[in-house]
Amino acid sequence: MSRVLLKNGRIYDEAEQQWVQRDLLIQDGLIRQIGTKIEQQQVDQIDLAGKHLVPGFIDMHIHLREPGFEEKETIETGSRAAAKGGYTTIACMPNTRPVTDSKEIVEQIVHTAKEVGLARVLPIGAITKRELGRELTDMNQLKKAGIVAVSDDGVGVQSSRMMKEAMREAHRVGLPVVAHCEDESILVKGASVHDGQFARKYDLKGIPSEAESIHIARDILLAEDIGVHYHVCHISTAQSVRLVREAKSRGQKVTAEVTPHHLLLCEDDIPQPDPMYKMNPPLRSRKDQQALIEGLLDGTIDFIATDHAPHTLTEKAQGMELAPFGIVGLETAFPLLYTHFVCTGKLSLQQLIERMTQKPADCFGLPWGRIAVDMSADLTLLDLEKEEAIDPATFVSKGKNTPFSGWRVKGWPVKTWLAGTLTWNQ
Ligand SMILES: NC(=O)N[C@@H](CC(=O)O)C(=O)O
Ligand SMILES: [Zn+2]
Ligand SMILES: [Zn+2]
Repeated sequence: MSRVLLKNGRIYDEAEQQWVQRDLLIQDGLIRQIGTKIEQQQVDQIDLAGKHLVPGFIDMHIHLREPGFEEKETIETGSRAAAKGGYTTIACMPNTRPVTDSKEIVEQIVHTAKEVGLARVLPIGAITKRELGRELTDMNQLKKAGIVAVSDDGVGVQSSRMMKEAMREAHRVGLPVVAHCEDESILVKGASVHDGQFARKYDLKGIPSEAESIHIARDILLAEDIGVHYHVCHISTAQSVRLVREAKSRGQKVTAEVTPHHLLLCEDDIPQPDPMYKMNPPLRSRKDQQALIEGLLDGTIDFIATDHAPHTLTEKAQGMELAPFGIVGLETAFPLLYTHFVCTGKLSLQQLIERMTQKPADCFGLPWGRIAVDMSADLTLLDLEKEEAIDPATFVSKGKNTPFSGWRVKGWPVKTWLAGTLTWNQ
């Protein structure tokens, strides 16, 4: 019987709606007792005085790149990056090679992730075979193998008929449809940034807002009668927020996530054409950024997901048009958001934590994301006073592609427990 006693941590008390000092006893991977003073003989004790103990973070949108792109990331390096960033649960997208469209690949991911043991890895299966948009995957079989949702992330499902069939099938087998929303018929080849001020200034080809919002509007209409849980990936425009808000107000089961970078940055913040600022969807206008923040505050946007998208520096050095889209996020999400949203008074600490823990858990029906007796001891310890500059050289992820290099931020995770076992200890 393994037992650990965590002493004097600051824990959020739901009933009192405030942070209180508590002891917490972990036994066999579960939270067994929470109290003002727990006395136990012969247990390992850790003193957490002055630090905040929160539920392990949950990221429903990341890329682990294994199998197929191990030079960018592996299940092991991605899981370690998650643990370092305070995450205990991560859902990985299926744009691997081969694509996660068969039960063999799902089983392989689940198996490797368990062996690594640094994070709970929830695979997301493809909507269509090879993400080509032509033929549905066997969602029922993929679900049995362990997927928690379907998505063709990396590309949008172009055919409305295919999307409708996918929604029917996903609903039948009980899986959410997690949509990367991008209408290719409105895109120009070689577009790398938002179709706005920055694109015009540097004469770059732009990605219009409607590329995203047209798909969201279409999908909300398609999902209406089917009743499937429809989830919008990395929402980035004011139009998109408006569409999701309207659907929610009618009671439709539509949810949405936003990334830290879309909350923190807009096109005006890009100093010059630099692939470290190239991601899909792109950084939009200041007005879009404001709409995302409002959407996160009023609940239109349910939670925060990093869309951790590691690429090699060689790939990123190819220039604006050729470099791949995507930036890493797992190791910097919390301190960035804490510094720029909590320290500035836009969100309370608990509001931010909820959007990284219980909200994603509730959206996807996951039994984690809360500190309570009998729950799995998935925990993160935060040092809100610890201030450091972001340095990609210190990342444990293989991906060093971030636009936040050099940003001084505070509120770093210092310890992470997955089912009572330390997965990060600083
Ligand atoms: N977000 C990105 O810019 N890139 C993602 C794909 C995706 O999330 O659409 C990737 O796989 O690199
Ligand atoms: Zn995507
Ligand atoms: Zn993604």
